[in-house]
Amino acid sequence: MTFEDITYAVEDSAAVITINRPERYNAFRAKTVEELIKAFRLAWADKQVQSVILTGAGEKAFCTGGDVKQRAETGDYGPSESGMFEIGNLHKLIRDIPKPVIAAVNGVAVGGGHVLHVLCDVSLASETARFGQAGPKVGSFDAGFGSAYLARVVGEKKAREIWFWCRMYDAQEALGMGLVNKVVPADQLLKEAKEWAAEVAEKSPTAIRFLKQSFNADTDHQAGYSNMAMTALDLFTASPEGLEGASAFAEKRKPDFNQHVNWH
Ligand SMILES: CC(C)(COP(=O)(O)OP(=O)(O)OC[C@H]1O[C@@H](n2cnc3c(N)ncnc32)[C@H](O)[C@@H]1OP(=O)(O)O)[C@@H](O)C(=O)NCCC(=O)NCCSC(=O)CCC(=O)c1ccccc1C(=O)O
Repeated sequence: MTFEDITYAVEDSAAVITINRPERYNAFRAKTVEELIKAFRLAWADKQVQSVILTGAGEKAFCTGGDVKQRAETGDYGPSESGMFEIGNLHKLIRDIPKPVIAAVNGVAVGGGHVLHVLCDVSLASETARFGQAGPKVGSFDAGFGSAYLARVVGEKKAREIWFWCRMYDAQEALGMGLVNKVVPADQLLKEAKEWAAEVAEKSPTAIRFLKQSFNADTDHQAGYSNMAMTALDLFTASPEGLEGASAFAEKRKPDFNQHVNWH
């Protein structure tokens, strides 16, 4: 299978999936998400693969979420084979694949890109990684797993701080709040991720499959919120308030949301 926005490689027991749009700080468009779904399904089906490593190309970014420039240009996330923008299905797939998913966070993880690492089973971070949500700054939000599951990971107070204030946190702060499992020097990150992959490959795949499904069962109801959240996001991103956020980012200016709010 050939990909344009990602790369896929199987190395020993691990599938390494790399988001490969460094010129856009690895932001995803509809095609990127479609390719990620195909790659995760390949990894699921491959008996050699015992775990998946998700990372970003280059040293700057892991993933910066939805491609805000694309959204400013066309009002959507661009074309895909299916004609759909399937970010909700990608979230479910990262949870449902019965193999550990290891995020190797090599740079900025923000917005929908932050959500991706939060949904991975474990997150390893380079010392240069930065973390945050940016939706309320750029006319977007993830009111599904992006908010509810984040609160399970870092607690309600911190999750609300992260989403409402849209601050960025460094790798040590992320470690302190339980957002990542380990911080390593940037040039050691992939090696570290492969060591975690090799170590988990020695364990019983069936035990891990049951355990992952068991951990998930407690929060699977959040998939319902996720469905609603994606419908809401479709409406919001096409609204004057949502478009103001994307335009302001593309034009490198401060957004002025208040002129567009018409509810009390
Ligand atoms: C990532 C930054 C903090 C990096 O800042 P800095 O180091 O100062 O570099 P910059 O000069 O700003 O950026 C370098 C270069 O990359 C381009 N770029 C960065 N991010 C994006 C992006 N997301 N889309 C397109 N292009 C991007 C940037 O324009 C620069 O290009 P130049 O040509 O050199 O000018 C900072 O860049 C930043 O804050 N980026 C925006 C991040 C962002 O807002 N992401 C989307 C947030 S949406 C959200 O928070 C929740 C929504 C969500 O989770 C979701 C759920 C379901 C579907 C979709 C989404 C979704 O993410 O929208």
